[in-house]
Amino acid sequence: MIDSRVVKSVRMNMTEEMVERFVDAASRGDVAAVSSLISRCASLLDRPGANGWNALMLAARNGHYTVTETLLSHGADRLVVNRSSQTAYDIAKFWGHTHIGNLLLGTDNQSQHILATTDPSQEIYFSAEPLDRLSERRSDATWQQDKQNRPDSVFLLFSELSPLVHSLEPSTGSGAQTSLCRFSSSLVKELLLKPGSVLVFLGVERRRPSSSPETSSEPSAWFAINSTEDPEVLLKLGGEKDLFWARRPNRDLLNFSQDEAGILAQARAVLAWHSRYAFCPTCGSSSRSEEAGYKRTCTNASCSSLQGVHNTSYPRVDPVVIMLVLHPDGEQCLLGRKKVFPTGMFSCLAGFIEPGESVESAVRREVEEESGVKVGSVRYVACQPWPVPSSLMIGCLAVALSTDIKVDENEIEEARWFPRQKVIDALFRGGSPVLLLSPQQTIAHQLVKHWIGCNSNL
Ligand SMILES: NC(=O)C1=CN([C@@H]2O[C@H](COP(=O)(O)OP(=O)(O)OC[C@H]3O[C@@H](n4cnc5c(N)ncnc54)[C@H](OP(=O)(O)O)[C@@H]3O)[C@@H](O)[C@H]2O)C=CC1
Ligand SMILES: [Mg+2]
Ligand SMILES: [Mg+2]
Ligand SMILES: [Mg+2]
Ligand SMILES: [Zn+2]
Repeated sequence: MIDSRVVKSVRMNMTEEMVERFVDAASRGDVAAVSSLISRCASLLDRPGANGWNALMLAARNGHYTVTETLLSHGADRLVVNRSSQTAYDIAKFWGHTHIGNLLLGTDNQSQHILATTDPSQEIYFSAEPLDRLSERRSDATWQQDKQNRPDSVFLLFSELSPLVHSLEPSTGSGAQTSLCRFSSSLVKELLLKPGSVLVFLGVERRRPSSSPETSSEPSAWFAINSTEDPEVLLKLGGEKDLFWARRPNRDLLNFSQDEAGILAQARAVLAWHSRYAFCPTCGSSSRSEEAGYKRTCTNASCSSLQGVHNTSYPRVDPVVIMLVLHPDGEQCLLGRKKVFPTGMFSCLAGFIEPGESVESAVRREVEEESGVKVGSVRYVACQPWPVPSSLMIGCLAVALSTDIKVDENEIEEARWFPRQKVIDALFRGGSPVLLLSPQQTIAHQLVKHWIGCNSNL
């Protein structure tokens, strides 16, 4: 009688041998052998050989275009990584096979954006600047008044810092689900006279390069108004039925086009500052809005804030560091979750910069406070204005010097090292119960994506 374990082991050796023949054929560029082996055993496609490299990686390494094409046409998985956490794309790029790299990116799928991103600042939500702020016009009262009266000026309406918006049809194609309601000066004229209304000048539309001199009149000015009037009454100003107040800051503010998100970030942060600084922080007297909403001046003539430089008079921005910490092996990253996060969600660690602290020191301090991990080098990647209430998120990659994790339970529920493959899966194949990343509008998401897009060291 033949021992069943022997049969199993013979079968295993045969399969392993076939895998080795298959990856070897891909490595040599032998399209005929690759095709014939796939037709005999389709499960060979993504199987790694003994050194952890699969056929796609080897074809990419050696610049075999037709083999790469054949493997992809059979559905080879381009997002698998080898033991050094490299995808076939990373390998093609490293060895200078650009044509194969482009083939691996494809033309119509998300992997193009995920794998190839090198400049995250291009797509940071809340950072578009479609308006020219024209700060030199803020103290020109005549110019401001003229713009406020013009029929083409645009007014955005906020009630307790929530913007009035309307839903967009999915067919607009921009990916945006909501849009800011735009009012003309005649509709808001009376509202502007109410004592609780705060007006901020946002800027003028930047001229589109295509606009010809004949058609381009003066660019339209944009303003934002925060009102304390009954929100139901204000809704009627819009006239349309499907208007609503975008009240949940962390959710409703993420559904705009890039341009509107940029305008919103400016408007909401300045209006939030007015609502919190009605009184002078130096002497407690009331303060009044000046410079088209960009300054608050104390009404007490003897207040020391009226002399010298005072940052209490200008809109506040709080710098926050946000960092993706990389394991010393370069193949894992540190992500943490707060108790309030949905199940499975992990994100980058973040923290407010303290006075007298550099970005690098704040990164090292916050990471150690929140996770117990010590950090060495820190590199700035991109930043994001975050208008809730008005932070500037300074995004960095940082390299860990130690790996043991001990979380500060007041701030973080759990922190973990995640391997590159898990992160690629979460980005590209959608969230799983194991790892769900924060939405793509957050810089946390963009930092993770940037790390995945960086070439690994071979
Ligand atoms: N866009 C993105 O991808 C992300 C954005 N963020 C934003 O970054 C900000 C900071 O992140 P977080 O991890 O909470 O920061 P921290 O780790 O610094 O912890 C926040 C705590 O620090 C205290 N604190 C210190 N300075 C300030 C300040 N200037 N303003 C408010 N609180 C301060 C507060 O404590 P106490 O409440 O006890 O007073 C607060 O609860 C948050 O506003 C968050 O919304 C965070 C992660 C991702
Ligand atoms: Mg902290
Ligand atoms: Mg924190
Ligand atoms: Mg802190
Ligand atoms: Zn004062």
